[in-house]
Amino acid sequence: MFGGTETVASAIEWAMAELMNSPADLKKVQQELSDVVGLERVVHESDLEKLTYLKCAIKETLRLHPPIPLLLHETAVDSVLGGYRVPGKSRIMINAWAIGRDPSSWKDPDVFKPSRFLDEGAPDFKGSNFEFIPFGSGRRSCPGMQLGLYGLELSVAHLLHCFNWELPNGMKATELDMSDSFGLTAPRATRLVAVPSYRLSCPFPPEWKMNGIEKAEIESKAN
Ligand code: HEM
Repeated sequence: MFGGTETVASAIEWAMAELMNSPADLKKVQQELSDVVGLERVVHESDLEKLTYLKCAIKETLRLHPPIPLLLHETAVDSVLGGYRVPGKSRIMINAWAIGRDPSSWKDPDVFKPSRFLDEGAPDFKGSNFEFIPFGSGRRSCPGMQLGLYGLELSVAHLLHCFNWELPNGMKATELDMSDSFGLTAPRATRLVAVPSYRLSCPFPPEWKMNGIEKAEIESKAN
């Protein structure tokens, strides 16, 4: 469960933080949500395939912040890698974080730029583009990729479709701390705190009551 929940939670928080740190991209994602879904209903699963820019923003988040930054593997047979002999049964670590920011593969590697994934031939994370491996590659790659992506895309879509977000106490986007903390997973070093305001013209779905908070309570907090 750790692999399936912590990875998605970390990626949701990073996606929100990167978008709040890049207001022009945030605006594009929200405009796309307004155009594709409208403001009279919530996002449905079937909308996701039409949310191209949202998907680009998610990919860009996973490039900069792969939730599992180091992939731990073992070589099956003796191999030669970059001129070095690596004996079979060696433990190896693949640095997916550094690979996603390698300047020989990525232009402006440290810049959050979702539009790079609109380019024809842009790498995808299915495992055959070795410059972009947030889900690993090969036989031991992530079996939960589709479920993880679904949870990630739908959560971020709902958060940005239902609400506008502001940083607290007049904080500017440029003041956001964007450092990662490294471990088995790579969540943000400091928690993202943001203030929502309701954005839809339909009422908040009553079935979405969270932790006993009633619809009216959510709406009054949003106003
Ligand atoms: C955004 C979400 C996720 C990301 C980025 C992610 C990423 C990864 C990565 C990088 C690996 C290691 C691959 C390798 O060593 O080459 C992995 C393995 C794994 N993931 Fe995920 N994962 C995500 C969500 C999930 C979910 C939702 C589940 C299950 C419900 C899941 C189940 C697993 C399992 C069981 C493995 C071990 C596979 C093996 O060792 O053969 N993951 N994941």
